[in-house]
Amino acid sequence: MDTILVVNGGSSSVKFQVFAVDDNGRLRRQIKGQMDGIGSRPRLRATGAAGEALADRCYPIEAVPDVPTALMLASTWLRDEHQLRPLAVGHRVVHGGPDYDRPVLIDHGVIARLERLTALAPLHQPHNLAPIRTLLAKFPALPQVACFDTAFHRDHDEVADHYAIPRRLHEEGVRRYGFHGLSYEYIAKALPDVAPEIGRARVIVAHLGSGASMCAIHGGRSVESTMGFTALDGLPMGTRTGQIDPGVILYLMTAKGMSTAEVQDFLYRDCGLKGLSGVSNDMRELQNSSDPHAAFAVDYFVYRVALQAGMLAAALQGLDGLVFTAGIGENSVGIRARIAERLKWLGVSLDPVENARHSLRISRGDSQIPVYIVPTDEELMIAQHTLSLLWNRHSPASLKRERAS
Ligand SMILES: Nc1ncnc2c1ncn2[C@@H]1O[C@H](COP(=O)(O)OP(=O)(O)O)[C@@H](O)[C@H]1O
Ligand SMILES: CC(=O)OP(=O)(O)O
Ligand SMILES: [Mg+2]
Repeated sequence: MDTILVVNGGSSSVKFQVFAVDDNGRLRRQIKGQMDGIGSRPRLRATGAAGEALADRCYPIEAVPDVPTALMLASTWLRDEHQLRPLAVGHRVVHGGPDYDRPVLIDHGVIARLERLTALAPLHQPHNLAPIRTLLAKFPALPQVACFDTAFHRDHDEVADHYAIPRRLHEEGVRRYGFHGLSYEYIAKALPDVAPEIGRARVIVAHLGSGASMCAIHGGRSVESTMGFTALDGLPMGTRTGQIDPGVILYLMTAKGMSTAEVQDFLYRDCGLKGLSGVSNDMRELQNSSDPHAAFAVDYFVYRVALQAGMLAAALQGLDGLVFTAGIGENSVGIRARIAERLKWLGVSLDPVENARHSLRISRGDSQIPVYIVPTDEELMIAQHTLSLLWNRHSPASLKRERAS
């Protein structure tokens, strides 16, 4: 059976899927897995084509301290339990920089260009590139495709992508890219089918996970994102600050004598929900904690999501729909309810029963703004891009011949 393996390294999770490819280019999911809770409660789960459990293992926190360990454990599980020989591997690569506005077939030159962006995505880019490098060294003939979080945002109006800095810096790439684009692209494509009433309209999609951002989408295209040059901007995240006055960074360097590396580590790893609560970066742990600082971190998160939703509604010049997705957005009844409550003024009104059921449409029948939960599927988007890029270059038959040789 021909398969495509997809690898998605996030900030607190490693997700992977295996898709079977038939001769007509249709993809069928065979395996869906993830190691999440890295740094809090690591757990490897995988399901098969019919949703049956293939693995469910918990690990002590010190056994999976970081994303590379999670990648290693997930790939060992895949190798030992399923003797995969994929036709191609698709990877999520968080930063595509100014060079890449669409998926690309990987070679050494591509890797070198993407490596230069590591400082702009230190929590992701190294872990996205490490498995690519390993596979390229071991299986040089195996096609690998990089799919970028930044690509979906590339046709923003110019005014949305600038900072108020001299133009020459914009020209060299200091601009607002936006991230989580594979997730938003999946949702933009799915909406006309799953939520036709808002499918082509003005929609805010709230991708609330360990990394969190929101995207203003109109007619299926990204108009604005809460994230910018890096995935630090916008909403507070598990360990990242979100929007912060750059004056704070100057203060850390001048008054506190922090080095560039220390400031980078601080902003990416010690702040956000973790820094505010002193308890955890994981929303589940905060919601289960009786510590008042944990409650404050949750309050802050809700406040900032609602605040920035107002900004995106302004970018869209009005609002027709709201969509929740990703770990928190798909699973937390309480956070969704609290965000919706703060967006009442925009015409949002949740149905508490449908919200508690995690239904597809969770707003009241008479809510001015329909609200949906759409589980994201970045891996399916990556598999589709990988397959279409391959098929543009090779016929299915020639791919099979190459693989057999
Ligand atoms: N039932 C739940 N209630 C609240 N938060 C949840 C729930 N399930 C998952 N989450 C949160 O989702 C986040 C992880 O989301 P995810 O989209 O998988 O992140 P990433 O891809 O950035 O690693 C964590 O903060 C986790 O606590
Ligand atoms: C860009 C980003 O923040 O990704 P993730 O949510 O997977 O950490
Ligand atoms: Mg993610």
